[in-house]
This record gives sequence, C-alpha cells and structure tokens, in this order.
Amino acid sequence: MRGWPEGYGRRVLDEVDSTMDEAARRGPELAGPEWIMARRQTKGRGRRGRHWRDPKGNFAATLVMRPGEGAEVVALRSFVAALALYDAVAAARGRTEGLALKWPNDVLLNGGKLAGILLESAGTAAGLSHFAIGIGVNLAEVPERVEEGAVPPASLAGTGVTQDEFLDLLAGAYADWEARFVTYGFAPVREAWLARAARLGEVITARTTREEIVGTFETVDEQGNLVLSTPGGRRAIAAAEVFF
Ligand SMILES: O=C(O)CCCC[C@@H]1SC[C@@H]2NC(=O)N[C@@H]21
Repeated sequence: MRGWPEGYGRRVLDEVDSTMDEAARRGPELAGPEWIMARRQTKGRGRRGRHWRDPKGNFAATLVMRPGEGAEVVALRSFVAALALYDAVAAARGRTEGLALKWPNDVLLNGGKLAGILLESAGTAAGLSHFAIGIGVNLAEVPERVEEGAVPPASLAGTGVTQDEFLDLLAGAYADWEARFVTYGFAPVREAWLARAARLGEVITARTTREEIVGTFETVDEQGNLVLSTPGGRRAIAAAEVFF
C-alpha cells in the first residue's frame, strides 16, 4: 500500500458532532488540505439536510481545503472524490465487481448505497474561504433506516477493513485523482466517472426542488450536469436526487 500522501494533513478524533462542523471550525486556520476523520459522529448529516446515521465502526471523514479556484470548478471535485472513493472501496474489497457510481456522487455496491458524499463551502462564489468534502461509508454495517424510495443500503461488512485503513486508502486515491484533475482538468475525470456510471443509457428519474424529470441518462456534461434526453428535449440538470 502507498504511504500517506504528501501535503495532506491528518486529524483523527474519537468523537465529534460532525466532521463537516469540525472542517468549518478548522477552515480559517488551514495551512493546506486536511483529512478529518471521526470514529463517531453525534450529528452526522447527509445531503438535503438529512440526518446521516453512523453505526459503530462506519467511516466518517471530511477533506477540508482552501482552493484557489471559483466555486464552479471547485464543485467538480465531487466527481474527483467519487472516483477516489470507488478506488478505495475497490482496494478494500480487492475487486471492482458490483461497484458503480450514481450521479452525482454515491457509490453503489450490487445496486445498494454503500457510501455518500456531501459538499459544503464557505465564502463567495469568486473566492471560497474553505471547501469541505464529507464522506460516509457503511464500512461495518448498514444504517437501520433509510429514506423512502432511496436505494437500499449496502455495507463492506466482512472485509475487515478498519476506519484507519480505509482513511489511508481513500487519502491516497484522492491525492492521485486530485493530481489528475489539477494537471489535465475535468475531461479525464468525467471520462472515468462515466465509465463507472450506474444506469447510463437507461431511463431514470431526477427529482429537483421544483419538478420530476424522467428521461434517458445520456451523459454528464463538462460542467458536471446530469444530461437526460426526454420527450420534450435534452435537459441538463445541475442538482437533483436520482431514482432508478
Ligand atoms: O447524503 C449523503 O449521501 C451524503 C452523506 C455524507 C455523510 C458524511 S459522514 C462524514 C461527513 N460528516 C457529516 O456530517 N456528513 C459527511
């Protein structure tokens, strides 16, 4: 296994409210990107303000950084993180079989949700004071309850990978994808993401805050939008919840 990536800090906490809150507290004084992992969260949160349940032994960490780019470029790191998470999970299992990415950034195992990513930032669109990528993985067990209509949960129980080992795998994989993103831009990240996409070419449903759009999952465009071809034409969707 490769060592801890150069230039990234590492903080491991026994317990915290949420690693996203800890990232916000750390943000103003950061010298460089830092991984914050908690063995337990008391107030973990998911996308759309949902509670994120953290059964004992599951993985919860946030990568916090102070990027130089504007908010739109920074947001593409959601795909960078999803690819890193995919690679870390593949390394933990020793195989990629059954793994897929669900737009925008969930990792699925045999069709079940294994891991989720939450992005948060502070500052203005022109200059972010900090940017946080929160990652939760059902390392040891699945949460008891999931949202209605959501894909069922999956876990890595049985692989025996510890939280610390998973952090090492993830930090290494993230550093590799981040280097590609910084050097070559979004194109190779987009291509790799599409190669691992769940339900590409199939009919899916995207639920935004205003409407429900049903269409064929055509691609993800250069801005990271979900592109659906619908009877009414091609739709590029920036933010939505996807249902299969
Ligand atoms: O809704 C989702 O799918 C995203 C879940 C993100 C959960 C992780 S756990 C580590 C970090 N801390 C949090 O409070 N949330 C994220």
